[in-house]
Amino acid sequence: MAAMLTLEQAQAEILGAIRRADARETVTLDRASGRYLAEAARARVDHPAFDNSAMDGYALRAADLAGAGFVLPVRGASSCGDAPGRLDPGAAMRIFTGAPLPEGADTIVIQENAVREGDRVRVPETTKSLQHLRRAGEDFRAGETLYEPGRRLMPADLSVLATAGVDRVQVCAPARALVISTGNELTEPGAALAPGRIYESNRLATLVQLRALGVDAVDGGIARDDARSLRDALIAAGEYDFVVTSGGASVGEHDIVRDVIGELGEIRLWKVRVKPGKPVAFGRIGSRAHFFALPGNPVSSLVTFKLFVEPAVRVWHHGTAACVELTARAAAAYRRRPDRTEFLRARLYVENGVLHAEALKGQGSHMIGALRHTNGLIRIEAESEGFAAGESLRVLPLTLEGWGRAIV
Ligand SMILES: Nc1nc2c(c(=O)[nH]1)N[C@H]1C(S)=C(S)[C@@H](COP(=O)(O)OP(=O)(O)OC[C@H]3O[C@@H](n4cnc5c(N)ncnc54)[C@H](O)[C@@H]3O)O[C@H]1N2
Ligand code: MOO
Repeated sequence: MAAMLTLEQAQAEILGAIRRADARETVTLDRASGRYLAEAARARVDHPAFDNSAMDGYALRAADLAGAGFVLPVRGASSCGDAPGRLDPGAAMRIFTGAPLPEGADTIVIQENAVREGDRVRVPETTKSLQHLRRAGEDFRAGETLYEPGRRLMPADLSVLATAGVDRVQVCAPARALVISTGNELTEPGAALAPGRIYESNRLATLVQLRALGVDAVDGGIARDDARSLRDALIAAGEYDFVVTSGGASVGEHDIVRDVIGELGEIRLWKVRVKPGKPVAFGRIGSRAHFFALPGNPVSSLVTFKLFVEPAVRVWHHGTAACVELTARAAAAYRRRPDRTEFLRARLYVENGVLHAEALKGQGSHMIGALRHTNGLIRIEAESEGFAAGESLRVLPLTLEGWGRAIV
């Protein structure tokens, strides 16, 4: 049998095979959150659009002050939305935060530092030019590329785009995915549990993770451990962009997933030197659908989703694979025999400003309980015998929950 692929080899092979979304659609910004840009988004205007004041106070020309004894007549006002024109020579103009700077003015004195004396204003002798000014275009320029294709838009990005005068963007039409679980033992939560059966979790977890990535994911139900049942569940599979199954990926005679996919398409890769998740498989169904068989053990299914499916979904939407990795200090030692590249469920937390990682108890890939406390994964290299307390570790953050003390 061919040597098992390493994690890196498998990730490279999968990402190399992923097609890119071709269908696009134009959406207004209120519909663009979580969508992936299909083309670059450019600013339509400079930001700030014009020189303006950062504070409520007085606009003036600093060079006028010494000769006038730091007292100037107040002429006119500039409020937000005004077009104030020119500052009278030797005068100050009342001005408000965000209002246009009158031509000729080069500084602002905030009103707390100014003493109004009737129709004149006295300002500090320390007043200099260029105080409290927001300059046209200092944030970004009209025509500037704000976001590259593949960028997944988050709420703050929509604020940037709106400010830049952009009202709609071209985004990738979302990938469509079909999610199926296999196993004679699987029972929907809520139904009575017959002897030998278990409640099913992987399909739900896969569906919601895909949806969180912006995929239009469809529940394909539970297939039994026989080829006919799986073929039935996969009847329309070739029309999807992704098909993700769980279970039946290993070597037992109930593990029929690879045989059926071999008939409907192709298995390109099976088994990776990763723990949990060794029996993961990747291929295609028909000419369109990328296929992932995730292992049945719930933790293996979650970890292989993170390592293989999530990067593939991002790349499909023209994005980068972007599995973020951080460095953390080991809270305690962990010993093992060299084996596969391993991902331990871990609690990440910050103590004295340093990120720590604690490997949780119950690392068997059927032990889902430790996920309650898991907010990241510790990565151990294949040849490693584990780590000592205090050692520097590679960690994959999963969520920010539990990282530190809540401050509000
Ligand atoms: N002789 C060998 N046996 C196994 C090997 C091996 O190399 N040689 N690999 C082991 C590893 S590693 C894993 S991981 C599992 C995965 O196998 P399968 O993908 O074939 O998964 P199943 O056998 O169908 O199920 C495994 C386990 O997970 C439970 N399960 C399945 N689906 C679900 C679901 N949707 N929700 C919740 N739990 C599920 C199932 O009841 C089993 O307990 O194989 C090892 N065996
Ligand atoms: O690889 Mo399996 O996922 O160790 O349990």
